[in-house]
Amino acid sequence: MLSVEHVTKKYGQFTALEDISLTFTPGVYGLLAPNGAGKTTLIKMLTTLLFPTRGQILWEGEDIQALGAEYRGLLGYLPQQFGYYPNYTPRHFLRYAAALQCIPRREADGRIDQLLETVGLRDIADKKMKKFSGGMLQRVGIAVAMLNDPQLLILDEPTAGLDPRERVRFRNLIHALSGERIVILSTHIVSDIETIAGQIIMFRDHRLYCCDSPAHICAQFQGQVFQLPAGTSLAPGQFLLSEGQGADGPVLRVLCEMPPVNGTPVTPGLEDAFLAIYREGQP
Ligand SMILES: Nc1ncnc2c1ncn2[C@@H]1O[C@H](COP(=O)(O)OP(=O)(O)OP(=O)(O)O)[C@@H](O)[C@H]1O
Repeated sequence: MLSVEHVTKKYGQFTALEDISLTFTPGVYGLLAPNGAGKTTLIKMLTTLLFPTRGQILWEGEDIQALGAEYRGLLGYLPQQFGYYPNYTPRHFLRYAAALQCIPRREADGRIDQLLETVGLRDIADKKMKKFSGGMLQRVGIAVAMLNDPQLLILDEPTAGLDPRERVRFRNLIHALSGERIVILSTHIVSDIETIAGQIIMFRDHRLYCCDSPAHICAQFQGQVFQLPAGTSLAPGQFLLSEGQGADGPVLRVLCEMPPVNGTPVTPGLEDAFLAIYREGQP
């Protein structure tokens, strides 16, 4: 179990995160918040790249800084910018990463074969990475993060720059890898975690806003989301969530407490909830 206890992180006078407490048990957690909300800051603290200004982070009750290499040995981490050598092949690069982690060659080779299969790179395992797409590289990165069969897998904005097909493939992969481990992934793209994260963590105003299931987060807006014909003028108290295409033409999705005239109630999705939670003017 990983526990974040009353953690505050300041950069000089600026408070990036304030009094965050969270408990992680095996399962997939999505850190979902707009740019600059503090996702990377939390991830860097969870991976011991940054220290909390106040509070502590515990693995099985022990401070992760005190555990040091022992903690990092059970951690797999894919940073936002994954560094690789374009002239290496995935297999070569994984061997190199395994050597850095002091994994014996024979053990590493078996694990690498298995991982290349899991991430769908077996057929191109011996091709140089310089011509790989963003999705292929991301899969190499995930394989590197999985080399030590981590109990805790942390992925920082892993779907940035992927096309829709690669995103779906990525979601399936995370689902397959989750098993008995804790997986934490950050994103500001709702659809990337809507279907795979059991718990969604949101920050607002530098504090923890919620850590809850997608269904519960959406349920708080039940009865408050309506579809209106495009072009409808919004009344005070009605907040435009999004514009889109309905079955009979363009429509508006609107958040409001009182059902609007001409409004059709719709089931709120996570994107509606995200837009409602982060609407301008919210404290
Ligand atoms: N080294 C730093 N010095 C000063 N301020 C920083 C530093 N790193 C981050 N910040 C600020 O802290 C806040 C949180 O940044 P962070 O990178 O954690 O957000 P994020 O949610 O990961 O954003 P993004 O989605 O854009 O990566 C931002 O306002 C950012 O400008």
